[in-house]
Amino acid sequence: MLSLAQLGDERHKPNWWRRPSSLQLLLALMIFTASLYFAYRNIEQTHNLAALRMGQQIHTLFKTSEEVSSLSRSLRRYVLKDPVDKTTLEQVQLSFELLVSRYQLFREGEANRPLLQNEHVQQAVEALGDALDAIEPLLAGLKADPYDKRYGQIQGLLMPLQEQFFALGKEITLSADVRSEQLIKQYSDTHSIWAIAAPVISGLLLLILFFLQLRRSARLNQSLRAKSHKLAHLASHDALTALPNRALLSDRLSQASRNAQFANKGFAVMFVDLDGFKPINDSMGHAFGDLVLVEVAHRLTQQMRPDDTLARLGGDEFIIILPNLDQPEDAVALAERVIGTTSRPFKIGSYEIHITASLGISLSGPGASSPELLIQQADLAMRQAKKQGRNNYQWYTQDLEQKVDERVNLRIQLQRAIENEAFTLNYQPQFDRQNGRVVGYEALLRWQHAELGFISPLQFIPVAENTGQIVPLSEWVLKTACRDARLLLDQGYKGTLMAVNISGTHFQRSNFVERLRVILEQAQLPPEALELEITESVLLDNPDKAIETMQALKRLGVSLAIDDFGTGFSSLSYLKRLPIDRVKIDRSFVQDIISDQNDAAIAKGIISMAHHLKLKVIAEGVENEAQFAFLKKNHCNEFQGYYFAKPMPLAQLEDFVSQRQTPKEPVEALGNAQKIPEQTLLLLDDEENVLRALTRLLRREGYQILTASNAQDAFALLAKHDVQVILSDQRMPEMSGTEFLSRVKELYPETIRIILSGYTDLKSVTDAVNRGSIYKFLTRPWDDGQLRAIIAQAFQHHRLATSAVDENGRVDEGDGIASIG
Ligand SMILES: Nc1nc2c(ncn2[C@@H]2O[C@@H]3COP(=O)(O)O[C@H]4[C@@H](O)[C@H](n5cnc6c(=O)[nH]c(N)nc65)O[C@@H]4COP(=O)(O)O[C@H]3[C@H]2O)c(=O)[nH]1
Repeated sequence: MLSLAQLGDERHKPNWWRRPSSLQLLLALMIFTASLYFAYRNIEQTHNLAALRMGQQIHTLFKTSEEVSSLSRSLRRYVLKDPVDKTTLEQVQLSFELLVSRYQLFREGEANRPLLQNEHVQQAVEALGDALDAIEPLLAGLKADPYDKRYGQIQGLLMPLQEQFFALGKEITLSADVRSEQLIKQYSDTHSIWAIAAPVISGLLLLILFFLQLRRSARLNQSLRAKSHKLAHLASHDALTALPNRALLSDRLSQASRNAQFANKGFAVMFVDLDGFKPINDSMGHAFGDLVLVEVAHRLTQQMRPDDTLARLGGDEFIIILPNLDQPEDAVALAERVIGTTSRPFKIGSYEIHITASLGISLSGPGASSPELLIQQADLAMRQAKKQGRNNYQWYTQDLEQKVDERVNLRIQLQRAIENEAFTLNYQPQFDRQNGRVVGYEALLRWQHAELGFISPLQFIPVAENTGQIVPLSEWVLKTACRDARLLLDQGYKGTLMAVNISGTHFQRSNFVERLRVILEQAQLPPEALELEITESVLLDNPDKAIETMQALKRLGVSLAIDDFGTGFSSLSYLKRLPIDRVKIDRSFVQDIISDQNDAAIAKGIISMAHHLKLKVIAEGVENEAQFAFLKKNHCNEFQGYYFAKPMPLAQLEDFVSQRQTPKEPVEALGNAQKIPEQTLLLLDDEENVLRALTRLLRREGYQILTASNAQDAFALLAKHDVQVILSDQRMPEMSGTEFLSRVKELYPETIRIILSGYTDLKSVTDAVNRGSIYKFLTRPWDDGQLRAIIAQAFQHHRLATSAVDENGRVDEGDGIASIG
């Protein structure tokens, strides 16, 4: 792909040799015309020179003939003693000398050399030489007497010479004429060819040049247009997904706002943020993350209506504008489609990944709505959607705005409180399963604001984490908790751990371990007395670095616990690499542990996995005996919760620990001290008189009989007691008997479950039987004897089944036969 910079370079690169300008074209034309002109002049001058040379030669020949004739005339005048034209012998001698000079010119002169190439001329010149040699002595003795025979001899020599040279002159003149005619003809032919060819060729050349020029400018224009189009696209679109970017989005928003005002219709802005994208990007690499984003963009585009705009803000954030909205429900429909399409698995290469989306929606008001404000509001709503558990959408409300204001205010108050050290610490004891002793205390921050009253850490810790205020705050907690732990040690409470919550931001500080070492030293607290509770979130950004820090902490000697276990991404592969000592089951799983089979399964899974990794498990938020009993039954090692003790100030903790060092209630009494009869029967019916009647009927059978008038109580009894047989009414207000027994089957699969119903809902009965949830189905009114027998049979069945589990390692689920009493 072409970058903006590259495009700029391309545009400004001087590429003149490939793209001639008009000036170059003109220059080429001038050079071409000039060369044509010079060629023409050259031919003409050569022709002139040749003509000149030819003229000179003809002149020499005629001149020689003339000089021979002149000698002959002066000889005649001398011998005839011409009275008009008196001629002396000296004058004759002079004419003779002239002729001699001419002869020498023939012989030695450069100009005559071409003439001598003519054979006839050569012969004539030789004859001249011979004649001159013969004449010279004759001339010396010549008398002015026409009868001097020397006169006759000289004239006899001269006459043929004169004719010979004259004839030669004529011959050369003739041949020169022919030659010059030929030359003129040749020249004029060439000239006329050139006269036509030159303009034609130059015209053609010009045309070609012009055509090339045109083609190049057309190409240049085309490529410039394409590049400027590309530039405009790049400036307004996201390079990765090709969706409109922030700049174009702002344009479209303004347009939507104008249209809305004009058409008197509303429009919505939707802020889409992917859930769980960051870990994918971090663990699989950015190139992989980019592929996911491209696929998300593609899927979202498919959900858009023709007028909608989908833009990418950056990262995993997208904005959707829904113009001309008839009703807010239209936005809801799209939001649901976006959530639906995003939650489908993404197949990228050989990987299948799962992500979801959280959406915030804001609606334009009746008047003009500022586009930026709408985005901010949608963003706020999106954050709310994240808080609500992700994978959902939220509308922007005034309420949310108020919450934001409150957060800003909280941040200011928090800063003042940090500066004034306006916090205190409460400590919540933790108990051991075996002996009920206090094994540790969790330090919990308390902020009693002078005007705002008590502010929960659940409110201010997230704000402090966002603003970075958590670091000084967390250091204060560490210092105070270490100081108080030292005090407790000094008072003789040994073998207990001070557990301090450490936020991810603080933990990830590069000097965290060093600072902790200093704090421990200052407090003179042995590192073994301190435990740091960290959450799985510290592993998210850089797991290797986090593990390195944990190892450094272990080398320092402090203990490590994973807090809120099960709520994060709980990567088992990491868990086994972590140098930790304890796993804390989150309160959210404990809350419904006795009745929610999923929570129960998670808690049991955590305990079993931790034990395999030789880690201790502590359950937090234990609020009642049933939860405690359930967890205890499932081998949880330690407990913390209101059921045992609430968080308390240090002074109160000292009293509490001193009393609890010899534990009695609740741990001991609930645990080992309780004698559980072998056969326990649980009766569940919302009618008290039925419960009483059944109790009366069965009390002599030797069973421990537990009764509950609602499902919740029944679950609590099941958690606390070892129940083998359950007899439940079918028709109850909050939950049907078959539903209740189905849940019991998941929680306590080894129990034998019987329904006693006043009516027959065949479908629910057959379903329950088929799922293996019930052992027998009895109808009312019952037959006393038969009921007793069936209960006895159920206990016997349980015994057989549990012994089968012991031997074969699995549970016998009952025969599934429904018997109507
Ligand atoms: N409903 C119920 N609640 C119980 C029960 N037993 C204990 N709790 C509460 O559960 C929270 C346990 O702490 P957490 O899970 O670490 O959760 C803590 C922890 O994440 C954070 N936090 C508290 N103090 C600090 C601190 O010093 N530093 C950091 N970073 N976080 C802290 O604030 C959260 C809430 O603290 P708290 O309000 O003190 O709430 C405490 C405690 O008072 C119970 O049986 N039922």
